[in-house]
Amino acid sequence: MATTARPRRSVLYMPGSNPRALEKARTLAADGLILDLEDAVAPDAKEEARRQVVDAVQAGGYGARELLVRVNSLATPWGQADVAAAAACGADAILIPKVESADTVRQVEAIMAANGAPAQMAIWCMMETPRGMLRAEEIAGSSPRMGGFVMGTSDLAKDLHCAHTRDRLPMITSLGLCLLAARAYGLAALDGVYLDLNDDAGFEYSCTQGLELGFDGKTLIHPKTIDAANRVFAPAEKDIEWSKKIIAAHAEAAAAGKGVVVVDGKLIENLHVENARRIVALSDQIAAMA
Ligand SMILES: CC(C)(COP(=O)(O)OP(=O)(O)OC[C@H]1O[C@@H](n2cnc3c(N)ncnc32)[C@H](O)[C@@H]1OP(=O)(O)O)[C@@H](O)C(=O)NCCC(=O)NCCSC(=O)C[C@H](O)C(=O)O
Ligand SMILES: [Mg+2]
Repeated sequence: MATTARPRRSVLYMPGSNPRALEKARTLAADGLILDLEDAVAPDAKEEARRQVVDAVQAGGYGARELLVRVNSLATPWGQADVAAAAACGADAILIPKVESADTVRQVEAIMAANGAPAQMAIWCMMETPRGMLRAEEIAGSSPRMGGFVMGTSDLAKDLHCAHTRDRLPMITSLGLCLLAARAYGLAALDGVYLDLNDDAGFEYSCTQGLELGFDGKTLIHPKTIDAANRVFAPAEKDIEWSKKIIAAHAEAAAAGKGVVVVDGKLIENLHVENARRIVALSDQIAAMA
């Protein structure tokens, strides 16, 4: 599945067992929502959460927000029924946790097909274990339904026995492997959550680092972080202006039979124009969501 280009600056998790959060999400400025049946939901609440999530998605009211249902692993007592219920509920994607192989994706794909999932429903994978990192390419190319990766940096840090540091050096190899695989297969890539809700500066720094690494956006755990993520991951005004300028200059040069042009002293080739078009398209899509 070619990943639809759409804004994914801010993607907010909420426990499927929390009806207030499911309701409030209809009014929040997040580009996407992860309706969670996995780690944010206690074992006793799993069945009720599944019903609530399906009812909430079917009831609608989420507008242009991309809806991902995070199911439990197929190895748990709830995974199979979660996928079956989510398949035809109207969400944009099923998000599988702790994916470590292409086989897991194909098993979920088969359950989705057996339960009437529409052709456009995507599969997204949580990338959050050492085996998952080592098989990132296999997972990225596992199914035509593959739409994106979400970094699970909390589980990853636990499994790596590494620290959560400001510059995330201990997990930079993992982030890079997943970004490489995602981009090689045309998938979206979302950065992991920032856990300290009282550290606004640290949150903003981690968004900026995620943007610079190449992520499309950040996964979030609280609505108060949405605005900062939206701001950091949106193209800056000066980049939009520059993009439009070089697109126009390159088109003029092409009309005159030239493949390259110099704008403000900088050599502009087709590859710069492709990136400029992506930036302008993203900013137009963000404007259309407002
Ligand atoms: C962290 C929270 C438990 C805090 O909740 P709460 O105490 O209710 O916060 P507030 O009182 O500040 O809430 C203010 C209002 O905002 C609403 N709210 C809060 N959080 C959310 C949310 N996530 N989505 C939607 N709405 C939310 C409250 O209802 C209040 O609304 P109002 O009634 O109008 O005042 C809570 O934020 C929370 O549960 N967050 C999500 C936690 C979660 O989903 N965790 C799992 C995902 S992270 C993960 O698994 C990472 C990955 O797998 C890995 O390994 O890294
Ligand atoms: Mg996790």
